[in-house]
Amino acid sequence: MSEKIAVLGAGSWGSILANLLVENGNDVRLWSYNAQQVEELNSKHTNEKYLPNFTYSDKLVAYSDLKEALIGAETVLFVVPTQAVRSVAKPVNEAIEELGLKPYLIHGSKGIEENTYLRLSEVLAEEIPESNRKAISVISGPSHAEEVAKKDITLITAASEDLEAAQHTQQLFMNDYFRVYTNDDVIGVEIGAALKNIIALGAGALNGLGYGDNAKAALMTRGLAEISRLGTSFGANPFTFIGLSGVGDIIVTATSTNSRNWRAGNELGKGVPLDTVVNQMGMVIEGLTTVKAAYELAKQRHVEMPITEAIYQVLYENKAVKEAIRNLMQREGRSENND
Ligand SMILES: NC(=O)C1=CN([C@@H]2O[C@H](COP(=O)(O)OP(=O)(O)OC[C@H]3O[C@@H](n4cnc5c(N)ncnc54)[C@H](OP(=O)(O)O)[C@@H]3O)[C@@H](O)[C@H]2O)C=CC1
Ligand SMILES: O=C(CO)COP(=O)(O)O
Repeated sequence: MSEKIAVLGAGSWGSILANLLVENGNDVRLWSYNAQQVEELNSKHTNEKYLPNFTYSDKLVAYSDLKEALIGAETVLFVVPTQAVRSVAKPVNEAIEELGLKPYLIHGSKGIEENTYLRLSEVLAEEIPESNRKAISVISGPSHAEEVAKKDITLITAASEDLEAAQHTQQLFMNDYFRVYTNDDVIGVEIGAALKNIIALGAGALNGLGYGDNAKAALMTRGLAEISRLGTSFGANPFTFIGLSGVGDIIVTATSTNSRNWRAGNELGKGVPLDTVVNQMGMVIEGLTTVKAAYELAKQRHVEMPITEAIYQVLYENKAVKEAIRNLMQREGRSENND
């Protein structure tokens, strides 16, 4: 299978996925709004800030002009940070209309839009009408760019309400080290993908505070329980949360030093102020915004999410972390069967 693909967003994830798609035999145009980064990718085949010490295929061409990047695209893959998806989708819609295209849309971002609390497939559907596109699919799962760059074994999910679109995505990405499953539960996959970043922040913080493995396992397990409560309130399939986009992604993000969310939590746990952590990271820490949306959604939908609430209060309401942990531990005793 060989296609013309536009990849939008040249951070660590967008750039390595673009490289993988080139290696799979596709004709890939990678777009970034940063002209300097485009110049570096095209002249040196590197992307030092986002994926240090990696050399990209010389067949991968980067563009800073969005319309040029979209010429001939049969598939458009969005991999910009969550809060940028809508602002990128608007000009994409105009360009694909002008160019007379009707591409498949895929996104690989993990978050909930601030203020609207929409999932990203919903944001794309709002900005790009069905008349201008084929079905939308979502890729998600335990997959750090740094390990994909090393061709380490990686398994992800391609979710779409349209099986043919999910299978199309599966075929585009599959290779010897990258295996893709289809899934029809877009809601569950997107909610799992977005909310695991909150748990990764919490797991990093526990590490920074000096807590041990029991505490981290407890956070991941009970975190997954509340993610699935919120997800099923929207109609997600509960089994999705024990799949790649649920428990799989929680394991990788909440235990790995590759995770920006985990690293941010770890620094916060050691007492580094939030703005310093964000500035030093220089890359997107999705959990910091998703926790606001999840906190509001939990309130709106009357879903109990005590861990999300505690992390929100520590980050944005100056609650002392030790007090937040004490409150969680002193909650009334529950049955694990009533989740
Ligand atoms: N990294 C990973 O391993 C994985 C990441 N993801 C998800 O993929 C998404 C992207 O992450 P990742 O690539 O890691 O992020 P990075 O922070 O590495 O890169 C983000 C890229 O998007 C650019 N960008 C920022 N704002 C805008 C905007 N408004 N319009 C256009 N481009 C913009 C950034 O440019 P600049 O910095 O110059 O502003 C940068 O090039 C996230 O949702 C993340 O959760 C999913 C799976 C794995
Ligand atoms: O989603 C990811 C891995 O599956 C990447 O996580 P971070 O954004 O925390 O680095």
